[in-house]
Amino acid sequence: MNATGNSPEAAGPLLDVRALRKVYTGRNRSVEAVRDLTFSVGTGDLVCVVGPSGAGKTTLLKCISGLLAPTSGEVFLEGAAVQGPAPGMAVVFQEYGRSLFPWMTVQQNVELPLKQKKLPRTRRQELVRNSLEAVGLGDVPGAYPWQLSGGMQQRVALARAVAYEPHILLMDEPFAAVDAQTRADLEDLVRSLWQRLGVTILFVTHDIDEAVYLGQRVLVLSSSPTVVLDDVAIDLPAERDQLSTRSSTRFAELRAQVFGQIQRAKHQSGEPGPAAGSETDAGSETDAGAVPPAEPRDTDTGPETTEERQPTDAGTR
Ligand SMILES: Nc1ncnc2c1ncn2[C@@H]1O[C@H](COP(=O)(O)OP(=O)(O)OP(=O)(O)O)[C@@H](O)[C@H]1O
Repeated sequence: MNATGNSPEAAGPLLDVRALRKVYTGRNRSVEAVRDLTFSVGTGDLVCVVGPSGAGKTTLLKCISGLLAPTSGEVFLEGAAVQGPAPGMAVVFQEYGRSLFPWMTVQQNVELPLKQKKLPRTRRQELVRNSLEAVGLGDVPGAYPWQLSGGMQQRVALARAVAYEPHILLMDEPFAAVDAQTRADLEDLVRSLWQRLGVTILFVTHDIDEAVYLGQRVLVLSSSPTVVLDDVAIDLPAERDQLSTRSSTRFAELRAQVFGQIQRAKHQSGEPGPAAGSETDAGSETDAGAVPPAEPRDTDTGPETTEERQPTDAGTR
């Protein structure tokens, strides 16, 4: 059985996004957030997605994770169409403060999705222990989230995702709300978890340096309505560190390449002419590539819709 639980495992990419389009429709207007996205992610890959603010990165992740239905196009996980929150996916969001339950201890927070997965108690305890140790929090299982720093809380969110043993880990600007030093530590943690556990990761960020430092590939998105402008192979050595990797000539070249694409992206969207009533420029300012890392992002300025599917699976909460 595969990650979506409804068809035999197929050969091919782990994740396949085909001609994905998303138009938000409100009472008086519509916003074409994503025009046409096609790409795939192989098993064990670490792929970063970077694009200007408002490019539709969060929309893309919500469609991939099954929380939002695309207007057209499809997402396949292990060959099976995603039609709702899939058990093979876990998502780590930026807002760790809202994703952890304050009345539960660290251990209980990490264990909750495993209970919903109906794993036996001993297995749950083993997974919680191992994942907390993997993120360097083996000594605080009894603490409450509000007793921890922001960086530690995001580690708990990461531990919870890892303990769930997802086939793919989706990360939506997970470190945008922490300070620069903590962010650097968490980036290194992601790479070491990826190398040790072999989990497939799709990491969304608006920070070019972060994307180049972390990824094996960087997908560059245009402004909304969004298409893929470039798919850059990151040929940096597998062993990376914040000081020498970021000061290497190759890092600077790759960063410049992606930065150039992002600059183009500010002035270029999928096709001439937005959807009727869309606000294509509402979020077209980008801080992608800013050094030092970008400020915490604001939430979107688009009209509210209630299109999101209710998660049925704790792995995508
Ligand atoms: N629920 C919604 N209803 C209507 N429009 C929306 C909704 N959510 C997002 N949008 C619009 O869709 C476009 C893409 O938004 P999205 O949040 O996906 O971009 P983003 O790349 O993640 O932005 P940022 O980097 O600033 O977080 C924006 O124009 C936004 O205003």
